[in-house]
Amino acid sequence: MEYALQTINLCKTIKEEKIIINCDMHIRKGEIYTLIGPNGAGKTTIIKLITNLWKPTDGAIQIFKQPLSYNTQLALQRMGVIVDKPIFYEELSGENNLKIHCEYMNYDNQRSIENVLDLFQLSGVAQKPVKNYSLGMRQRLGVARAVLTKPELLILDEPNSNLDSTETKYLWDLLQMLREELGVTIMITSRTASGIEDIADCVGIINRGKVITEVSMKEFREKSVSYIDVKLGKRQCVEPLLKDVLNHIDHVNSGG
Ligand SMILES: Nc1ncnc2c1ncn2[C@@H]1O[C@H](COP(=O)(O)OP(=O)(O)OP(=O)(O)O)[C@@H](O)[C@H]1O
Repeated sequence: MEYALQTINLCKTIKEEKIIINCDMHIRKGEIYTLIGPNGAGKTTIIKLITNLWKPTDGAIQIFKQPLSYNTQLALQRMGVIVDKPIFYEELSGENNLKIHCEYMNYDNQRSIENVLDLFQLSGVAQKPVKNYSLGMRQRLGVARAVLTKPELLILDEPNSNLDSTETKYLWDLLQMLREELGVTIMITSRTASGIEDIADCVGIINRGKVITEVSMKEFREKSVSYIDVKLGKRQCVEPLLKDVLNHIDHVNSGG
């Protein structure tokens, strides 16, 4: 199996608190993978580890079969990322923010800037300072910046937050187009299952720093999920906390 991204036994401890615990994640080349988990589950932390903002306490990350540590710069150049909420130079225009990103990534392509502004329906406000943008516009600019350099692996932390249902549908269509036409592999995070059914090929479920299971979207819809709670030492059904996340699952999976 060819993975665009794989984490092996990934762990992160901060001040003796285990934030990420033995996380094994497998994202196939060309798929759209959604990591679903409630508040504080560890989604953003995993993205920070994958994008080298934080170092793992233990375990490994492979990007297109190469350890992230082997040639980190090259691996990062192959990625487009939103970590947490996108941060911009507020006084600068949307277009200038994209230009600065191009310079930082050593990617000289004015045409690409115009394309993404157009694609994300920001051409009309491209010269306005970002401080005047609505939350939805900021979110779209964040995704536009992430796809600007034509990454092979797109990692988007809750990309539909602050978008209404029409904007979300538009974004999902764009992501699907990127996957289908350019073969981009996409990982997105979400706090809930609702809204991702239309886009995900595969779902990873994370809770309390542990990836409980990875299933295809089809399985996610059809099967229930249970997991072994290491602390309790027994099989648990999905927690009440995850109920809304897993609202497609209605009975306990006896296997595994
Ligand atoms: N810098 C930090 N120092 C200590 N603990 C942290 C730090 N950053 C995050 N955490 C803790 O790590 C855990 C996971 O946080 P993380 O932000 O990764 O969760 P999340 O799934 O992205 O949540 P959300 O959906 O709210 O963004 C939380 O318990 C959080 O309090």
